[in-house]
Amino acid sequence: MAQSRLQKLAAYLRPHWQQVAQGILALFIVNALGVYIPIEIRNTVNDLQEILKSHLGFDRILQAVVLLLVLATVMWGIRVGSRLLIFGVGRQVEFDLKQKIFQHLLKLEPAYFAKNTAGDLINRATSDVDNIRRLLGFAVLSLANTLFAYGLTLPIMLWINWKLSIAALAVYPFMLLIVQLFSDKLRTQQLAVQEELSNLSDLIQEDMSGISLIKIYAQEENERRAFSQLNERLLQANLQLAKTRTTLFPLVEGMAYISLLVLLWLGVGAIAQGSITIGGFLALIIYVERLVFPTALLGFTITTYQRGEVSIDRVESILTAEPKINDEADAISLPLAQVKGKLEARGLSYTYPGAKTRALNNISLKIEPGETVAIVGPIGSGKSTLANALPRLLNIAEGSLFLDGYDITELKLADLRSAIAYVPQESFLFSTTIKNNIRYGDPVAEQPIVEHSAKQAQIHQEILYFPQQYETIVGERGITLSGGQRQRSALSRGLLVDAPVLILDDALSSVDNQTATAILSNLSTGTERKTVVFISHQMSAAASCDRIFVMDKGEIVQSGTHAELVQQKGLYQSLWNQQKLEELLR
Ligand SMILES: Nc1ncnc2c1ncn2[C@@H]1O[C@H](COP(=O)(O)OP(=O)(O)OP(=O)(O)O)[C@@H](O)[C@H]1O
Repeated sequence: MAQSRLQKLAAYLRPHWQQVAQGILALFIVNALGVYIPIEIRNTVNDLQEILKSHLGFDRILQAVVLLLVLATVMWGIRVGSRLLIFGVGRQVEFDLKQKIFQHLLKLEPAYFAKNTAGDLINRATSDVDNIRRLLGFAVLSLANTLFAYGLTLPIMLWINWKLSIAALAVYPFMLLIVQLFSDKLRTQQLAVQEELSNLSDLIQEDMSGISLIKIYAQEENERRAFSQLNERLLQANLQLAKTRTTLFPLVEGMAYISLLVLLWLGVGAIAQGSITIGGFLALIIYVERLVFPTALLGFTITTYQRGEVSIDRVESILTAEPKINDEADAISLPLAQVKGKLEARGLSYTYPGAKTRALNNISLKIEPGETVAIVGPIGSGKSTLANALPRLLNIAEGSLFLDGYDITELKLADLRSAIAYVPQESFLFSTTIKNNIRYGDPVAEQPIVEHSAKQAQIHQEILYFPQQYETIVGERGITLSGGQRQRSALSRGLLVDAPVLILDDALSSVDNQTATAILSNLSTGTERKTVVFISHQMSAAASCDRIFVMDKGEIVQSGTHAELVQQKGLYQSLWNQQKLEELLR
């Protein structure tokens, strides 16, 4: 797993390898200069001793000071450049990952979004991607830095005085060991923080969507309490993490000072014995100091890696989620112009993942092109499930549903879905103009086409009363439409794409019976008739359809025209009588 995470990181970096290589080269130059500067200081200090003894001129010192200034400035400039390059790669990877996640989410079926909450997905696409960005920028920078710092500095230190160097650096492996000891704890604590953050995002998202419900049921206090509990858990998780980190970092720092003390203590004796010059000793102090940062950085990289590891897994779990509904390699193409609109189910069954009973049980039916059929039945009888199965929003078995004689699991998904306009129970509107909402399926549709479908859905007149008519923004950032207006806007959207098959899943429930019947009869007149599947509890509108299928407990229990069904003893008759009675009592 660890290796595969590293492979993942390498894969994220691959497209930007040139920038990574330039950054690493710059770091190499910085480190080479960092090794050369103390040598120059050593020589200068040793020269200074000679100069002081012989009272010679200070020109040599002046030259060295100017040289050191120039070198330090160049080193600073290149260091800034290397950071910009390497941190820039982190930003690029962040951009790539966000693109990939969004593209992949679009490929996944609705069932995936029922399993994974929006808050959690948003969190993965933002804070987890952010962790990976930090990990990459930081890890590349610090690994290269540590490698070059040790690779170039250590040989010189050993050359100056190997005994002193080893004694001074003896503490450094313990520094890494301590970081290692803390790393597991840091990892679980980081995971806990991320989970608490997801829970909190979920609650905010849900409460903001259901704000009216909270107010109607006067549940503000309960929601406030639930939020404060989750927030408290997040705080505790963050505090635990901070505690571990704040214990670790001073420990690392303290060990660096121990190393310096060891060097000072042993160094004085070495100078007295003459085994090292003052210049050499000074250079060693600078080198030991120089190695504190890369060593500590390596320690921090380990912890950043722990944090990033969790995030890599969380992001990868989205990217590796296999879309369950997609095109087969040899998917059949069915151009829109050729679609007649004949629908057929042959022994169609469907069980929701985790459910004990079938939502659809051995359904067989045939709907001819241009027919308007109604599907009625009690609550939970499987009507919406059937509606969702037709455009393959559910993962149904092959050989059970057919469009124009083609098994829909063998058709190209894009072709199947452009042949079927589906208006779902929940009429979702985007926060944009009413015009853009209506032409969502064909964003370049001209105004007359938009108006035509609005007229068919009987919403045109009302839109003319909106503040900016068709340009009025609706939804979260605009005006609020009534339930009936939302439904008819969603219906215009379904009608605009002019698909040969139209499925209305309780899509006119907020529209009165008369208007619903008028809309339906408008759809079933004209030369190019659509196949309409009208799922509804509105019995009088359903009665106007060519044929009616009656569903109960996932099965089709009756079918025929209204005139036939209303005569038969059975579910249809009782549903019809029940509604008539309700109308009388109203
Ligand atoms: N996502 C789901 N996961 C599990 N079970 C589900 C899911 N959606 C629906 N069901 C179950 O499948 C059965 C059929 O539901 P469906 O929504 O198709 O009924 P319906 O006839 O459209 O009901 P209504 O008239 O209330 O819209 C019900 O028992 C329902 O609880």
